[in-house]
Amino acid sequence: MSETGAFVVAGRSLDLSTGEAAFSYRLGDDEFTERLVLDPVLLGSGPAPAALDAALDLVHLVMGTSYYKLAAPGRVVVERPVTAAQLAVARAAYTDGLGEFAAVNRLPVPHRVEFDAEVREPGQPVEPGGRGALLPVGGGKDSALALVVIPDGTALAVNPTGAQRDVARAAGVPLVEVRRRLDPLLAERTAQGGLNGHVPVTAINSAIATLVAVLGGFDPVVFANERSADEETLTVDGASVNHQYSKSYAFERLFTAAAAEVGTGYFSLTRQLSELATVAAVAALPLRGDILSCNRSYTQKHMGIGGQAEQRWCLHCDKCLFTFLCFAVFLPPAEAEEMFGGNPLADPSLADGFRRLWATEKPFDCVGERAESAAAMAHLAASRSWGSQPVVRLLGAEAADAAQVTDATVARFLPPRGEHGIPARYLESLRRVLEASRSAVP
Ligand SMILES: CC(=O)N[C@H]1[C@@H](OP(=O)(O)OP(=O)(O)OC[C@H]2O[C@@H](n3ccc(=O)[nH]c3=O)[C@H](O)[C@@H]2O)O[C@H](CO)[C@@H](O)[C@@H]1O[C@H](C)C(=O)N[C@@H](C)C(=O)N[C@@H](CCC(=O)O)C(=O)O
Ligand SMILES: Nc1ncnc2c1ncn2[C@@H]1O[C@H](COP(=O)(O)OP(=O)(O)OP(=O)(O)O)[C@@H](O)[C@H]1O
Repeated sequence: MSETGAFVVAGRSLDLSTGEAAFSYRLGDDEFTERLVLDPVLLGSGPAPAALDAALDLVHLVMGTSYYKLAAPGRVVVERPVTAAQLAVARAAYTDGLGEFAAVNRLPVPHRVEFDAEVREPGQPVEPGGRGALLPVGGGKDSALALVVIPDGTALAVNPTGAQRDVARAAGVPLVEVRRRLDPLLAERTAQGGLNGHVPVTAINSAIATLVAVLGGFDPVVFANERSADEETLTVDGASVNHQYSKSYAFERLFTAAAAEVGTGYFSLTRQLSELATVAAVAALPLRGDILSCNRSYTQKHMGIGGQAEQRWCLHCDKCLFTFLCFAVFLPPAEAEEMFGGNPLADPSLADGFRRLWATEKPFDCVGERAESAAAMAHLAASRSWGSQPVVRLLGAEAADAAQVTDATVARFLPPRGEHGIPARYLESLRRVLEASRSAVP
């Protein structure tokens, strides 16, 4: 394997006495090492070495996207042998997972990457752990719903903030924490002109979750990635670019195969739900006051060292506007305003931001399907409680006219539909929670 001009996935280590894992990469003359600091509660058990190796390999492969993107050389050399399932995950993470990055940097889309890697057979099947479900939480509405549906699970926060701790505490679910330490050289090289852009962070969180599952004996790993994560953000020369690719069902299927080799199940509990269906359920829960979906409040700049900054809805970013719009469908203005600490539908200067939610080029953020955003706005325009709000008056008619909206109610977005990998018993628990919240549906 020639390393010239390639990104190299090099060495890695895990110290089970300190809980520190290190993952190294080479790009040109630079060497980068990203570190994980694992919760002490995960240390002390003796996981099957083959499963631990496979989980570390998965983390190592997908975490490399952050460093690869500095130059995006189109070739990746992997020093350790990998299984075909791991290689498929890595290919997806570096190609479609870096689709937004490629589009933003005006690189050819789709981004093509050649892998030099020795493919090995998977190890012997590994017995799943017996400590129940591991529920990665982002602090927002989707994973909050998962905590309610699976209350005997254990939550996982990667780079925990107050929002994730609050939501786990409010749900009464124990929380395991993992810290990621990006190599400081990454920021230095970015500042010096290295390429920058979005990385498939759900792929990274998924790999970290399988490592935690192996160490802690958890099974399955349950994400909360919604159906709208399958909708492309925009199309470039006929190719789809999806900000949320690593939350998509296509990626989930690839990752499920790799997680099985590690001895853990992996699926998304909310795969069949629209954002409106999730919000319909969460709006009816006391937990709604503890969630925070605003991505701006999760940046390292915002949180600072120690991650102690106060987090709140910024009420200006795409995700805040989208989330407020969905909750407005199920809450009267006073309750929505109390939950969010403000009302962006009262501010006409935000009309363009709302309109972008159903535009051909959606924002690069975690927002729902175009059709559900347009339907939600049209629904508000027809409602007595929200119809007179300035933004609703400006946009109601055009939302109803938007090509995708044939029915101005939100009802058609509420039933679960589409492919999924949810085992029957979890599907049944989800159905019960959704039914219990039905009274909140307008
Ligand atoms: C919090 C956030 O949304 N950050 C995005 C933002 O980055 P920003 O520079 O404003 O702040 P930081 O996140 O603190 O990043 C600082 C620099 O570090 C680089 N970096 C960060 C994390 C990482 O894993 N690798 C990295 O190389 C980053 O590029 C900065 O230079 O803009 C970035 C560029 O578009 C985004 O990539 C940042 O997104 C984070 C990786 C992130 O965690 N975002 C999630 C909140 C997010 O987007 N979730 C999606 C899931 C989509 C997916 O799975 O791909 C969602 O909500 O749907
Ligand atoms: N920092 C994190 N640590 C662990 N898991 C995470 C983290 N961020 C996101 N996740 C997982 O990835 C999924 C997708 O992230 P996303 O931000 O869309 O969801 P969320 O925070 O649950 O809801 P919202 O869309 O309202 O922000 C989450 O549902 C959760 O399972």
